[in-house]
Amino acid sequence: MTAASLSMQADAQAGAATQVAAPAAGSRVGFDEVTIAYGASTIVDRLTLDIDPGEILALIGPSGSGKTTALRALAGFVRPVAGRLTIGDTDVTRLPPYARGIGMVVQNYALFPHMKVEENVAFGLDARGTARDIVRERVASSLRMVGMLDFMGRYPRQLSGGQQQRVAIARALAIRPRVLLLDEPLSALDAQIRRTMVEELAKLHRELPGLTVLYVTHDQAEALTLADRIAIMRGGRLAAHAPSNALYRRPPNRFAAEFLGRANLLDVSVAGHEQGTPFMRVRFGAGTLLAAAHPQMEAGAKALLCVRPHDLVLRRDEIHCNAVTGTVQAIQWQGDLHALTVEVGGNASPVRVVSAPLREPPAPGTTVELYFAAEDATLIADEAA
Ligand SMILES: Nc1ncnc2c1ncn2[C@@H]1O[C@H](COP(=O)(O)OP(=O)(O)OP(=O)(O)O)[C@@H](O)[C@H]1O
Repeated sequence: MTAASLSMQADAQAGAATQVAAPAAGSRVGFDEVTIAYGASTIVDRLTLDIDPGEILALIGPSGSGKTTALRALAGFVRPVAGRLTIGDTDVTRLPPYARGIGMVVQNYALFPHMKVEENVAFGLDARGTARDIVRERVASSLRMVGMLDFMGRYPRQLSGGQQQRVAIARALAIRPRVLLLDEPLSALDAQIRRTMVEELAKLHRELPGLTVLYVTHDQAEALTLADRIAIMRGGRLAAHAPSNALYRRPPNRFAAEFLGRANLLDVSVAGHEQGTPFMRVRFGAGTLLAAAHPQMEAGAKALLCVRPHDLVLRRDEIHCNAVTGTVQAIQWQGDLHALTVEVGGNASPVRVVSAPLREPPAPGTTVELYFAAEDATLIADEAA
């Protein structure tokens, strides 16, 4: 982090405590047709997105898709060229960072190296001239919340990465923000500490249920574990957004299906509704399959049938129902699972299967049937068609 952005963040922390123009009650966040440009390049293009009070919304998307830029606009470090940002009932688009009631944690800790842990956490409150006993109480309660109370007297250099990030979270919380912005807060940590921190963040949010959180991450597991809803950005636009489970189970488009989790996509055409069921019959190769019905699809439509690798069940006998036949290309044992790639006639790419460890794994070249339940298959409009 540069000195300039460190000091801007410090301003936000300090000023949020100063509450120059405190946002009205409520922690709903609104992006309303927000457009952000650097010079001639549009980086965020008419982003419209609400985050409910107390909700954790994860913003994911490929590198350069505009996630951090959107978050920085909400923090007040980037001014949109068009559109409106709101927190509660307040239009914050033109408010300075320190007046927005926001706490922020970024990837690389950004603690003040010359200050002890307690001074770092007290920073925003001190800048406001908060009474000493209140500062002491807030510093202690924030550090307790992240399990760092015993480290008050240390300097950041005397802490591990995970500990520093816990202190950064405590510092963001000490000012009692309405909204917490987390920009890849765990990405500098190793995998095991990350997993622990994800659990700790989930627990923290249970203790602070009114806090609205915007969480920018590259890590899908983090997003799926923590977020109530996930928004996917692509090229500065919103490609999809929905409750996490729904977005994973029923991706609305190919990009969402392939970006969030792994997806097998089969080229199919819709035969029609299966009477008296919530399913549709589709044609694939010479046979037919069943998938969850898509409300906007009609008979004859070209579509992609999306089924997740772990929803495919490997069979060696012919089962004649909702299965595709293929030839095992490769199989890998990964300890707690077997991963297979299976060549399925008529499909452009091989199908991936993830299975609990198999007692008798099929050798490459074996013919297998891949069964799936109709409710685990989602139809997606084929944009190329
Ligand atoms: N200060 C700046 N001046 C000019 N262009 C910028 C500036 N900051 C970001 N960009 C450009 O804006 C685009 C979006 O950047 P942003 O950091 O928002 O993406 P991101 O989705 O957060 O990516 P990543 O996942 O890699 O962090 C990128 O092409 C980036 O180069």
